Amino acid sequence: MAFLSISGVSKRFGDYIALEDVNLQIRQGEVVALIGHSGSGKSTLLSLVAGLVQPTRGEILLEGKPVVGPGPERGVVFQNYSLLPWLSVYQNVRVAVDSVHRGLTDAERARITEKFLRIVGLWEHRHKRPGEISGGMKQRTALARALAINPKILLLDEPFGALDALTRTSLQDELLKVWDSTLEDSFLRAIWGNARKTIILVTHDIEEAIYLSDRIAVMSNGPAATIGRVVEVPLPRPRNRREMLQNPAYLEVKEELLHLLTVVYARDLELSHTA
Ligand SMILES: Nc1ncnc2c1ncn2[C@@H]1O[C@H](COP(=O)(O)OP(=O)(O)OP(=O)(O)O)[C@@H](O)[C@H]1O
Repeated sequence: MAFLSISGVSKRFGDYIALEDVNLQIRQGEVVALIGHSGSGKSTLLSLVAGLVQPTRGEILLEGKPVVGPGPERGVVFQNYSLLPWLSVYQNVRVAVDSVHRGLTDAERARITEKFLRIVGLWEHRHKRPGEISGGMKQRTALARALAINPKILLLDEPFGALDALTRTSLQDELLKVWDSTLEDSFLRAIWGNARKTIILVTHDIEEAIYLSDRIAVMSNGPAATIGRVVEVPLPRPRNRREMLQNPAYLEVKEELLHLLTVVYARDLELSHTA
């Protein structure tokens, strides 16, 4: 049985068919990237798995159970960050930690909150409110919150999109560490165990998709978009960015993805100008 099973899923908004017959089976511990042109339904698919919207047809099962709404076993980072504006950065993470880790002591919950705020580099800014921080910092707060609740599956919609290149690469590496449960923190290892997380991530960055993922699902263009092709990433883990860039397998996967995006699922941008 797949850990996450998306079967025959379609989504309509009024008369507009955003997604049509999407099928994808994901194993526990797998990292899957969704790529595709703007409007191809990537965020919609992630929202369906998050339980924020319901499919018009088809079924989504997580560990065999239908997804009918949001739940703490799914950590989400969406593009609007959904931070509570009246709470500090610290409190935004802490409130989520408190609501999920009820069996832990106050000190343990404080420790988890601090751990993840440090991972995303926001410990120094923990007293600020969302209105007082940049878009990239909001994104990092949302990521800290999603990681700190120890979800079984992480659903990340362009989680590094608003970040500068250096922060972006360092957070990609932190995400891989959390995914691999190679946290050097023995306290977290003791309470969370060693199970690898399952991650679905939307990105527009092909290098990021290859670096992070086991498989990359390429969406066709809408209306009635679907997963057009799933590309395997045959690179060993743990991955090293510099080595990856010189690995012929990386170049092959990159060529295939570029071909899919620019030829097979090309956008007819010129046509709209000449019509
Ligand atoms: N709530 C909604 N009501 C009506 N249409 C919607 C709604 N949400 C999404 N859509 C439409 O569904 C299609 C897919 O949108 P979606 O945001 O999932 O695409 P995307 O691939 O994530 O795009 P981008 O890369 O630009 O973020 C678009 O045509 C969009 O206008």
